[in-house]
Amino acid sequence: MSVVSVRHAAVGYDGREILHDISLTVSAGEVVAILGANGSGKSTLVRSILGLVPLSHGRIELFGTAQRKFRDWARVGYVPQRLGAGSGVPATVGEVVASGRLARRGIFRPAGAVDKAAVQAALTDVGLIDRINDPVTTLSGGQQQRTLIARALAGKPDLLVLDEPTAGVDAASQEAFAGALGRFEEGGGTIVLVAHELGPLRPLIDRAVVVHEGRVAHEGPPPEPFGHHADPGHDHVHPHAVQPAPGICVAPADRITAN
Ligand SMILES: Nc1ncnc2c1ncn2[C@@H]1O[C@H](COP(=O)(O)OP(=O)(O)OP(=O)(O)O)[C@@H](O)[C@H]1O
Repeated sequence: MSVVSVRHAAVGYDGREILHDISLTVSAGEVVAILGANGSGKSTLVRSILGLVPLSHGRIELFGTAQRKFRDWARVGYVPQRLGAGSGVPATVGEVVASGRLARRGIFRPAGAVDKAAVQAALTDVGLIDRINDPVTTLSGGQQQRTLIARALAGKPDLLVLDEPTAGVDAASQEAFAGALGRFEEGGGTIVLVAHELGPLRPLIDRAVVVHEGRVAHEGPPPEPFGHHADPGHDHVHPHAVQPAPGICVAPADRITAN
């Protein structure tokens, strides 16, 4: 059964179409990376999968159910690019992660032993259990990202959707991130991941989907590092490293910035 099915989807903002005729299927247990240049429509695609932006054409199914009828959102975990700016009293790391349990337990039932255990397991998984009582604002950017993945994992989702989760994140946090995602995958989880650089996440990726100017320009194995990108000291992969299929132009803007 497909976990995500996007069929001939079009999405626009203010009447301007951004995604054109996108079709994409993600099967249970797959890890799919969505790659592409800035502004190509990657985030819009994941937001549409999450139901955060409406389609102007086409349809999306989640776990075999039409998205408009889908109610089981606890099965979907979302990791945004950044923790939003805090307001007033900063939440602790434990509180942020506990918020990932709300869809499971409902807001009117106090957290129970199962919820607390899930929070502790998720924080242990990302290597932050010793920071559970610290204000989240005292963590580094990479540790805050790990807190966000712990929040998503605490909800025990079947599908994780991540929007550039490791952009600008330190190497140790990227490794911790990759470890947690690998264990999630081993447990049967499905992952859709927007990325600009794959870095340590690369070995996890089953399939890369390159979005270019709002269309799927290429689909296949994740791009191999090549040229000086393959040097031992160069540990990340750019989306422009994808070998374009004949006649398909992949992320020309990225090629310009390549060095
Ligand atoms: N809320 C919005 N309202 C209007 N236009 C938007 C909105 N969000 C995105 N866009 C536009 O849609 C296009 C695609 O943006 P999107 O964020 O999906 O690209 P992206 O590939 O994720 O880029 P990046 O790698 O920079 O995050 C861009 O031209 C952007 O300006």
